[in-house]
Amino acid sequence: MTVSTSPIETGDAAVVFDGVSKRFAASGQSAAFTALNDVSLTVGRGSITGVIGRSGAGKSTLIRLVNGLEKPTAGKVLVDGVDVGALDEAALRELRRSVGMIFQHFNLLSSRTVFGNVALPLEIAGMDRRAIDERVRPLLDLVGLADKHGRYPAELSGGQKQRIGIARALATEPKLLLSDEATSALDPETTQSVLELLKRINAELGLTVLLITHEMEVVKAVTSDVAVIDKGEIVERGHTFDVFTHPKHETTRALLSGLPGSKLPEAVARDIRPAAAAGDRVVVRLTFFGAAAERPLISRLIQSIGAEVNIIAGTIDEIGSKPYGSLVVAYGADPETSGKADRFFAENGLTVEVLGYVA
Ligand SMILES: Nc1ncnc2c1ncn2[C@@H]1O[C@H](COP(=O)(O)OP(=O)(O)OP(=O)(O)O)[C@@H](O)[C@H]1O
Repeated sequence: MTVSTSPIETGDAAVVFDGVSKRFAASGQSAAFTALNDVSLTVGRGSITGVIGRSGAGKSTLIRLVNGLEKPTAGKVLVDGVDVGALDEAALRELRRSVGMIFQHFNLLSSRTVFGNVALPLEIAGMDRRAIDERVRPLLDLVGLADKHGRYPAELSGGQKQRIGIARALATEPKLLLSDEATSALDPETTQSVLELLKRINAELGLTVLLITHEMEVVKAVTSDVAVIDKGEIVERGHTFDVFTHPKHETTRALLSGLPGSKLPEAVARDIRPAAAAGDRVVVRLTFFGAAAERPLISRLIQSIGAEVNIIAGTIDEIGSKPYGSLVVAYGADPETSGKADRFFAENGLTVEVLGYVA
């Protein structure tokens, strides 16, 4: 590879964003715009790392820096220690063979068969027919489309098209796979099956996956690590389980509140208020995991506070394959009852968030 500097040792990191900013210059009617501002982030080797943010937050710009489709205006992006911004065109072409990418709208060639689409990057790389055949067939097996090898994209479902996209991205045996909203055009069921495939590929091939999405469901289902991006800045990052169970930034909380099971029933959401009046009940969300999830919490809470507890909403779920539960309950907001409840929560290691008060 033609590089202007020697690779830098980045240890367990497959990708490092080091103080990266990206400013688009003014052109025509549009003013200059800072899409990314001083982003520092590492993507662990072998991890599935998610970057989540709202539309316009800078996700696509961030991922395009990794395969050199954009160049940073400040800072560096290192892939396996190589400074992508310093590569010339020939070196970039080589880098892109070791970095696969999948897209929201699949980007398949309609004039080529399933086999032809997956074979394309190998043909471009100058591989001979027999070697291409030997590489492509097991990939079609891996993504469950061996029987469709002679079909054209128009004859396939969205989920099948994305499976071809994945097989094509894997054809050059990359170490890193970039996923740009790869499930955003798919229905929820198909999304889950494509995400399962990504998880299997990550586990079986040891491939690092960096995915960008605006859906917390996607982050929850597959990632081990997550970063939250807002207006071009990383506002929170960590292991997915920790970020989901102890969100710190308001953007993270807002994104999490869209998850099914996180919403309050409408009647409660309508009547809830931020301050308590005499005789009110306090509404709290309890989050529990590990040993706490196995205990009969509510009956013990009722015993401890010696008062009624209403269950308002509840969900048991998995984040990155770890079970956790979330329960919204209400009980007397008077100091004595609340004090006993707070002691009970502390003794049992429960995370508590006060949502408000109801009559
Ligand atoms: N080539 C460009 N020139 C000028 N501005 C750009 C360019 N590309 C992106 N931007 C701006 O940078 C901001 C971030 O865009 P980006 O596409 O990275 O966001 P995103 O989080 O991926 O959003 P979406 O999910 O809607 O694609 C947007 O305000 C966009 O208008």
